[in-house]
Amino acid sequence: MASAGGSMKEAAKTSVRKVAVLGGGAFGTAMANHVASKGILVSLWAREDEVVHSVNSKHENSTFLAGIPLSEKIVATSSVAEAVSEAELLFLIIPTPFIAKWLEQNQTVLPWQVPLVCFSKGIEQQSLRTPYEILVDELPGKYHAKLAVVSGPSFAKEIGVGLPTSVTCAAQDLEVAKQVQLALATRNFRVYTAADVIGAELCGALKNVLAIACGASDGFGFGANARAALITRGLAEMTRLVVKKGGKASTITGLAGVGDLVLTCSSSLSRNYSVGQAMVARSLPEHKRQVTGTGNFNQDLAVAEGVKTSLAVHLLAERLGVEMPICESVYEVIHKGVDIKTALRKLQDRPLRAEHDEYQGTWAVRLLLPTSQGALRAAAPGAQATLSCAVDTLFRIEEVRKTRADGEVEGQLCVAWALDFRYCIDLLKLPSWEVLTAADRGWPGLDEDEADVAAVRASAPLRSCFWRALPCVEMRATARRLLKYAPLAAPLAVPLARGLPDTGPSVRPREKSAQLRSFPEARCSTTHEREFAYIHEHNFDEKMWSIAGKVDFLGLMEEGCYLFKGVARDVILRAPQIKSVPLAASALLCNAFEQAPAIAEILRKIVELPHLFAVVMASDSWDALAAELATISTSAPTASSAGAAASGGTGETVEVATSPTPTGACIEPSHATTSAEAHPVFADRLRLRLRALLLEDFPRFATSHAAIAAEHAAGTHVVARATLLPGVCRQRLPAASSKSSAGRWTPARRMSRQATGGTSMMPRHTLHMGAMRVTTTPLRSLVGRQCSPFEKGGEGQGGVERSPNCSGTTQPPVAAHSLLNSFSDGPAVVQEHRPSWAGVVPPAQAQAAPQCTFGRWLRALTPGRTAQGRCILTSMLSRERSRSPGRAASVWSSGDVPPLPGRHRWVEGGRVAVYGHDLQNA
Ligand SMILES: NC(=O)C1=CN([C@@H]2O[C@H](COP(=O)(O)OP(=O)(O)OC[C@H]3O[C@@H](n4cnc5c(N)ncnc54)[C@H](O)[C@@H]3O)[C@@H](O)[C@H]2O)C=CC1
Ligand SMILES: O=C(CO)COP(=O)(O)O
Repeated sequence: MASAGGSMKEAAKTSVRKVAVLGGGAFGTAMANHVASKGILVSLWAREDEVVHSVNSKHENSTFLAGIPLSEKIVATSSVAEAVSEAELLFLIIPTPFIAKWLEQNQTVLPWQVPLVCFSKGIEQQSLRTPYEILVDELPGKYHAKLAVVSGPSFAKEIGVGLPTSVTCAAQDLEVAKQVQLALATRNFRVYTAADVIGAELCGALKNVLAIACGASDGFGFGANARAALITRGLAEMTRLVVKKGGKASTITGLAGVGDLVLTCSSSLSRNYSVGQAMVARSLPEHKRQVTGTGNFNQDLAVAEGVKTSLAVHLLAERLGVEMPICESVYEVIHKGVDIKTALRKLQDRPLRAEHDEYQGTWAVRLLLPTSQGALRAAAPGAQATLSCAVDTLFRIEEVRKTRADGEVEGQLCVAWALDFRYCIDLLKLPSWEVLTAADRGWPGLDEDEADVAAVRASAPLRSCFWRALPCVEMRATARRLLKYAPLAAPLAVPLARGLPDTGPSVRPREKSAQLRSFPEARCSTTHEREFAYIHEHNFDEKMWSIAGKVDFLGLMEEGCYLFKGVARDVILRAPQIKSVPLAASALLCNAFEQAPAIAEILRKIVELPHLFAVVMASDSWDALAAELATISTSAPTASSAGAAASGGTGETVEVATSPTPTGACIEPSHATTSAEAHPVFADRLRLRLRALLLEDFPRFATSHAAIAAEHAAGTHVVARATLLPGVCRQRLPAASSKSSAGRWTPARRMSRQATGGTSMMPRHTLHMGAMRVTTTPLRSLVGRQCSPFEKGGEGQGGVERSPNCSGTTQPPVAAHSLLNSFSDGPAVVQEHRPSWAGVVPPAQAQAAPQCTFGRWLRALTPGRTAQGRCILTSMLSRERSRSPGRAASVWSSGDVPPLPGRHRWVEGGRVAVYGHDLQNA
């Protein structure tokens, strides 16, 4: 038995008697041998009969791990059912591209009560899923609690002969990770536990791509300096993607990150590194021949996961707007047939930059400009396009200047990306701003007379578009989507998306306005606090809104904190011209992050602006927002008068007044429109998915919004399909009580009503708001129906109709409130917590949060089909609380980690995890 024997002390800690290793390749065999070295019985499933035969007869896997003697405790089999029978741990070790198919074929025999640990390192080409994501997507919810991954520097050959190795086991449930740790650990095989599953997996996948680059560099004899640089800058790429996908930066410095990267990038034991070397050895024509057509690399090398993963990383980076030049080079060489030396040289020739992404805007600008410039040009040949961007917390004006000087930006159109108006103003302050503003017919009125403005408006479909909300790294992806799905809210992109050349009146230079000239230089800041301190210091609002008032379109995609901090809010509340905002180009997406009063205030204003549509995705403050809205709807005359006007001022008015206004409604982005899996209370998930919506469901959202816009364009009547989020649904009150706040629903009352069936919830309802008619549908009426309320319906526009695949049954809601009560009395403050938004909720706020948001989770997890999820959540939370009483626990759905392809399905059992993060450290 060649594998290192662990100390008896370690081995005694595990009670595991049998492990099933599913995959008889090199690594599966090595791990089988290692586990067997602990005296554990191993059943090794291998696909190839010759492997089964070789292992059982010769105790050697002469196909994949030749020359290494195997333990007699390993029994190979070609039957998965046999392998997993009585196994207490399942190790899945097959290359990533085959996992989904394998699961499809073998799921029925896989036990769900035991941990399933995946050792594969890659990203699926089509779906861009990591192995864990594949498992979550492909396996029913009952399996999810016991999933884990193992990653880290671990060459099969070295493990096979018992050389010292350390790896990380990451699992959402620490207990599972610990179980795996004990089963694997020996003196020569250290296993650490971790919670960052996605981070560990992405590191494992990315290092393979980077290893190809290093192999190539070494193949060329570029030397140790170059390899060290590739590793280090590769690490930076890894970090960006991992963080972007919701992983932790700390994972990068761990075994799964730097550990495996260094190993794989510097040893010819690595298949991926060897692929890089081999590519150099081949002549260019030969290499090109191999990648021609399908883009498939030599099949012999297919198990070098980096080959296929490089394509997935290319797509993922593009989708997420993450800069990954080294991985991109590998992709170009392998899948595009680019000359390898040229690709490596190109890396060297990239513009100089700061080493760290301290100033995100710097590289985001640089990144965005050439890429999107190309996209713009491709979309609209003949149109000169200027894409200017002001990104995230920093706007590095010099970058734009530099790029412009480089001749990369020229022409007539300007898309201003802005965190807020400060940045737009900065754009205008460019020395050559005439080019920008002349092109920017969407900002009429800055220096023009009204006739000019009217002419521009009449002739051009373009409008200014202030987009904000996405961190800079997402900008590129957003740019693509805006171009593609322009009808939603990127009017500037519309003609481009349609492939039309620039239209509208000819441009003419304009003077800078004195107002703009006098605006102080922007300062660099790295935190929101500083940024907003700056804004306030300069009384920015005053200057800003006077400009904002001139715009036609105000498209604000906010991430809550910004909204709260006032910029967008003030624009909406104070800019009188916004009243004329055309619906087609109006959308307010805001995530009311604990800012119920601010959001409610905005909504109150929007009530007066019938054309401004709001998509509100409140999160933690939803109940509070509902209460605020109740105040508004009972006191604001606008909603009721609009209703009165439409209904003749009779009883109907009452309903209008007591219901949320259209602005309180949520335009369903229909991400579940066609899915029979749509959960009745999907809106809860929706709220948690702002980012997902923006990044992934944009097409569908754009579609529904575009439909609204089209109807608007066709006539004056606008029909919106809207629904009320549960938190906003309120009782249908009699006229008298609706006028007073006494009739307002408290969260507790609402909860108990839901628990008893909620029959008194507001019915489907049509509101007339000026030219807009909004049909609202309370979600409660949909509970138990496994369809989206936006399934295509025959009940008139905006109506709700069962889809053929709806059961149509209405289950009584379970008593969610009793579960809620069991958690709302303790010291723990339960917060929905998005890993990617860590820090948005200051600890103080989190600790002081008056209401427990867990109730919504329970609602999201009920009824019926998600009972499993509720149990998981319940037990996890209990454990967390007993483990660290008094600390805040954060609760989040792994489905919220952006972006998990295919996760729109409400997976049975819910992908719910409770982490013991102290929000102080979040
Ligand atoms: N070899 C190593 O040192 C390490 C490998 N890994 C990862 O483990 C995974 C498996 O790699 P190895 O064991 O090295 O593979 P391998 O290259 O030694 O063998 C290929 C494996 O793929 C299987 N396979 C081929 N076509 C298949 C199909 N259509 N369906 C199902 N299985 C199929 C073969 O049966 C064989 O088990 C990969 O994701 C790899 O990145 C992780 C750490 C170390
Ligand atoms: O993942 C590995 C080591 O940790 C194996 O790398 P290769 O697949 O490149 O051989």
